[in-house]
Amino acid sequence: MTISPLVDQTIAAIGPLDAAAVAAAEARQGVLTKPPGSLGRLESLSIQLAGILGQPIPQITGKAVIVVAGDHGVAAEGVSAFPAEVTPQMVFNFVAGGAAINALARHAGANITVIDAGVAVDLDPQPGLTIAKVGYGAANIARGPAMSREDAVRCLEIGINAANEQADAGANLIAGGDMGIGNTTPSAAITAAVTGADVASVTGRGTGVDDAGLEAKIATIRRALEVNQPDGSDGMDVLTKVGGFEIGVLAGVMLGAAARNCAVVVDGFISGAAALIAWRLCPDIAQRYIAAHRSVEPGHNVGLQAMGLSPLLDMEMRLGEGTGAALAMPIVEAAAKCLAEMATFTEAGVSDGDD
Ligand SMILES: O=C(O)c1ccc[n+]([C@@H]2O[C@H](COP(=O)([O-])O)[C@@H](O)[C@H]2O)c1
Ligand SMILES: Cc1cc2nc[nH]c2cc1C
Repeated sequence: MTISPLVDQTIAAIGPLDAAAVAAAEARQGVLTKPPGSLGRLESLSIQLAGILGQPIPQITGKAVIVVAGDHGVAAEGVSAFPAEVTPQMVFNFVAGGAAINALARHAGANITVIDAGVAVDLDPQPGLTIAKVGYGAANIARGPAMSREDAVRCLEIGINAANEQADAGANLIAGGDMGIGNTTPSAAITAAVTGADVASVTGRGTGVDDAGLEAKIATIRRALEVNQPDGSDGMDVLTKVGGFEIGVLAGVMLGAAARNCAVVVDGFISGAAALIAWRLCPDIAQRYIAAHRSVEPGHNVGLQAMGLSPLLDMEMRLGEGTGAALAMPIVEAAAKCLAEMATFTEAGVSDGDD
């Protein structure tokens, strides 16, 4: 399959985890001063990190959250509890530092960048905001494809370049975050298309639609799948037909980060949908995903399970922006620090177990 030279090279650079680093980390976990396995998921996380970073004792050198915004023509079908003008308004909130992701990224010590991938209005250029508009909102997926194939390629390339910039600046723990009124609708369509799950089982209330709104949203998503007939085994086809600009850029961020041997922290439902697209383009990428949390959106867990991922946290969150990912970053870092900083039984003079 050929997408574009940059996308093809990026996908080709994503291979299986570093087996020697995994084996070394596993062996070290076995001799640290604790009953074997007692640090639970911190242990498996540290071993996964070793494999991803290619380091027997992995070290997090920098954390980054790339927040990507885009609008959705399907919002005109009344699928959201909020109006589309919230998308640009929140972009300015991100740049000003006042959104939840700003607070949580500061807490995690993560660098934030904000990208306009497809907000429906022109945004004033300003420091801290990258304008990389692929279009003025994705087209209404209930009536036809979200975007052209060229747009989908452009989305992936923007994301890959953004991840490369963060990796160049020293980050090796990278998350995407999303902002886009209406984007739980394409995310549900993507999740249904890729996993084969029924639309009703992957559709939630998003920002908070009522019962009637939820029924109408399910009908809209069914229509989008009927009209577009996406091939769920083909990530490009899914992105083009029922995706969105920020979702495509997020898929690119994940591919770009994985290709640089960075760990990819997957946020909520929209990031999960982007992760499914990247996974269809490159099945090996799933080993480099760390699922941060389980969103309230029911489709999130369906997508994570399809990729064999189990989320670290369940905080009953459904915000997006990368908030769940930022919240999980200190836990991921803690896993690496336990492996690096704990003494072994021999070093500490602590008696070993029987075997
Ligand atoms: O990340 C999640 O799990 C999540 C779940 C529900 C809603 N959101 C956010 O809410 C917006 C989409 O909701 P909606 O109802 O407009 O489709 C969008 O900006 C997302 O970032 C995010
Ligand atoms: C206020 C607001 C903030 C958000 N952040 C991500 N999605 C959002 C949706 C709304 C409505």
